[in-house]
Amino acid sequence: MAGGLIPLDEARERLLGLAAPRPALSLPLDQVTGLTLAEPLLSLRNQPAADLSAMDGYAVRSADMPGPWRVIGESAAGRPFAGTIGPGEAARISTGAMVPRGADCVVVQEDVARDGNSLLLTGDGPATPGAHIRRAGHDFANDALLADAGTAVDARLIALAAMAGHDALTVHRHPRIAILSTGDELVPPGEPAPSPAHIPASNGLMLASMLSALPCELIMPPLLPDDRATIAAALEQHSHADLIVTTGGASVGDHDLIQPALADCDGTVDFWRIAMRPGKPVMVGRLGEAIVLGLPGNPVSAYVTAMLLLLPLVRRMLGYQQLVPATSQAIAGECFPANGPRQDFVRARFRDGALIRLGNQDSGALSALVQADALVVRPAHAAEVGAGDTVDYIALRHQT
Ligand SMILES: Nc1nc2c(c(=O)[nH]1)N[C@H]1C(S)=C(S)[C@@H](COP(=O)(O)OP(=O)(O)OC[C@H]3O[C@@H](n4cnc5c(N)ncnc54)[C@H](O)[C@@H]3O)O[C@H]1N2
Ligand code: MOO
Repeated sequence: MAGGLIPLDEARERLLGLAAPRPALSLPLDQVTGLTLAEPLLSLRNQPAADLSAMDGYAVRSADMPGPWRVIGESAAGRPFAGTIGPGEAARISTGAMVPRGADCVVVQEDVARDGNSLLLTGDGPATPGAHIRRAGHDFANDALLADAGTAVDARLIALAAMAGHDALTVHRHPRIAILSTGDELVPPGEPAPSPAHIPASNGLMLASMLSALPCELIMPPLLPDDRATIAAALEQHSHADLIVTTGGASVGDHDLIQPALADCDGTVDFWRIAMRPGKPVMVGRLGEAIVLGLPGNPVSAYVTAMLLLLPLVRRMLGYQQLVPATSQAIAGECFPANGPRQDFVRARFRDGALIRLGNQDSGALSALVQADALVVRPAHAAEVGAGDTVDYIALRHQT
């Protein structure tokens, strides 16, 4: 520990240890994107259920090659031909239509000439049985394991589930997350500030935007004043959520009221203060069914701690495997000085492919945060890194 501060890795382990994937429930296919399967996905049918044509053309017997043929009917997608193809006979067939009894291959229409019901081979045509036919069950068989429990549901899996006969999936449900923004100085964005002591409340919208990439149910009550009883009542009101995220009031000032308010409603503090910069005053506690994650009010601190703690926690509640943002390596474009006892997340940008610090590292400076391409990760007590050496970083935007 650094002066009572917990290293970030340890803090994150403790935080993630409080959470588990949310309970399973069955949801319709149009509501499951981004959730994870709570049980294996098995098919309820063969796909395809019969031999189907892969091309538009004519269903024939390969033994009759190279024709000619007499066209005796049509098999369209969804409207099969009822008869049987005998020697010298063909049926018009479309892509996705059932191959009629008797036929064992399809000649594409570009390879034949049709005159009335007479059909002549003009191209190469298929010589082999099975040509241009998708066999029954060639994609998957009935009762086949299509995806393991824990798989994240994306558009491909939704399509597969639908094709396999499902209209719903059993998934870990959406986490319910309440975001409470506290501070007497806050006014809703866009509203006139009553005095220069007031500022627009940006953290709530920022956190909601960060969470929008994940399927969760957000509850965003109105801004809360620095009033202990009001904050306690709001905490209590949301104690049935999976997670209560607060911003502001996490530090040590007289008006930093998250911890006292949490105590007032019989919540507990698991740990407080992490050896990181920005983001030191993070608090983690419990209240009823909810985990309480107290983030700092400073906007950059709130952003960095949300990226490194809030998003991994929500991913865990969703049942994801990959929780923590990926770290990459890049060349330092300038010297990064030796670091102190707090792991440092330095706002940096790429210049000529190498990372340089942004001038303004203040944890309230949103303009520098927006200019940043990356957070350079400087471990606690790291030695100086010279220009040309390698640094670890977390990407904040895709390079365009
Ligand atoms: N004596 C000490 N003072 C401070 C310490 C400390 O250890 N000892 N820690 C500093 C650090 S580090 C941080 S980070 C801040 C965090 O403070 P709080 O979480 O208590 O946040 P507030 O004091 O309420 O606000 C800080 C700052 O952020 C602005 N803010 C608050 N909420 C929002 C919001 N929703 N949207 C935009 N901006 C917001 C607020 O106006 C303040 O300017 O404490 C240091 N102090
Ligand atoms: O956590 Mo604070 O972000 O160092 O200003």
